[in-house]
Amino acid sequence: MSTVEKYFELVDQSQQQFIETLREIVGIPSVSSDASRRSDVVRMGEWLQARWEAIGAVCKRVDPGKQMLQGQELDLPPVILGQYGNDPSKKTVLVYGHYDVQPALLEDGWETDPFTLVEKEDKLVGRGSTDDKGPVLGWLLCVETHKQAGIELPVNLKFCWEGMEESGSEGLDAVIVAEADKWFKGTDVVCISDNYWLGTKKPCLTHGLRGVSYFHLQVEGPGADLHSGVFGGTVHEPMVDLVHLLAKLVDNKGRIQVPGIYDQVMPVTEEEERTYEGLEFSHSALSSDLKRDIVIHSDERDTLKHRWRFPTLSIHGVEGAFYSPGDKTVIPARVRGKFSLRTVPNMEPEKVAQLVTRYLEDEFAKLNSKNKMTVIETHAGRWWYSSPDHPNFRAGARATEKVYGVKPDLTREGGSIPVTLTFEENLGVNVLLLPMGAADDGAHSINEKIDKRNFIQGIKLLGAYLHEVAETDMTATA
Ligand SMILES: C[C@H](N)C(=O)N[C@@H](Cc1c[nH]cn1)C(=O)O
Ligand SMILES: [Zn+2]
Ligand SMILES: [Zn+2]
Repeated sequence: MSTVEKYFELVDQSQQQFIETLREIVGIPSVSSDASRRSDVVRMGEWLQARWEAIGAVCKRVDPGKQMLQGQELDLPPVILGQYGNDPSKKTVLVYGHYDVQPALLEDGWETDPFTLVEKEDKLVGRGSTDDKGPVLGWLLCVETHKQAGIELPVNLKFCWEGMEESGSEGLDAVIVAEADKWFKGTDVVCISDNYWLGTKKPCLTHGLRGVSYFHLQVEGPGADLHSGVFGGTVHEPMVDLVHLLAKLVDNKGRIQVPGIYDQVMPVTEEEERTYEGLEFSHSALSSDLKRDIVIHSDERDTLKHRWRFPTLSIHGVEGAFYSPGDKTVIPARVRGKFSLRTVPNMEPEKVAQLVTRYLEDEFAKLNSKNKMTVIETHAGRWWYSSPDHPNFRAGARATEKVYGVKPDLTREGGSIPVTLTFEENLGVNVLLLPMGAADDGAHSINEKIDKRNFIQGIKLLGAYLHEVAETDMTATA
């Protein structure tokens, strides 16, 4: 039996124990966007540091500074840097993941408490199970299993766990820039497991991400909320102005209405056109995941292009507006609409912010409203695109074949992991995205889950990848 096969066997034998550990960390509600949960985010980072130190990793906790959140000044959660193994004859792989999660409330529609992992048939349901606690834990369990079984890890592993990814990775870029020639020195390749398969059956390797530019559009009117029976029709209502402006941003076919936005988008080449062939992706599977056929495009390629390589604009919510059950006849005094654009090659965040702000100011001026409007860009992360023709991707492909018995699809991702480009630029090495979860996992949604199969096979995949990297000449071109 080969070393990797022995590792696979041990992973299979440890399944229930691995699930229990995932249960423990899903139970830590590390929601980075909620000030009241900040101590839980920190606790989650400390949990990771303690567990890695227990197996001999050398860790360094970096506290990247402060932030203002919900009117409070808070310490940013720690970035946990670490190193396991320091053998100059081995390659060094840097892995990154995030230990914070999106908010989740039972009343959002969860069938069970979001922070209690529930085993439902073949699924592990709980906030963070797929994004990104499952994969982050996967790296730890991979190394723990090697250690327990006396299998030598074939590479040196460096890691970087952050607690602010779901809130724009505030503070992390500066840490990476500062540590590029220190803690991260000697890194040969980077691997990130924080995205999803295109479908539910076939694994993939990912070589592109969209960027994200997030905005708050604030409209302020009276000093306090008003009675609509007394003031309706006699004052400029902030919510009316806001709804009008939000409706001007995007049409119901998904076309962004901000002038100039599409001018920066790289045209589709013939070569790129061919990359959409033969992927595990169908509208019928997508509609079944969505529980309703609400897909805009009739061609599957168009859907993928609008997910991967065209910009999109989504409206997320309105702060300050009445949203509780019942019928409150109020005119809210100050409202904040929240929307974001997903950006693609060759869009520049500064230009996007400029175009969006100017357009909203022009549209607001047309309303002749006496309210005050402000556009605030709250965070911006850049897109990333890399050629998959690199030995790091070949190592990922061979590992996938070993675990799943199929060649992975090559995909891009509609979501954003802005730090990917920061690693690539500052460390000057190739970055591979190696997802663990499947398309129907419901990341950011209610009832987020990871299939037991993806979790367990995913832990094997991460280990198999490290073994493949060890045997791959990272300088060899195709
Ligand atoms: C793809 C990754 N797992 C993810 O969910 N990223 C977030 C990043 C983000 C940016 N602003 C807020 N969160 C995403 O794509 O929404
Ligand atoms: Zn994530
Ligand atoms: Zn996420």
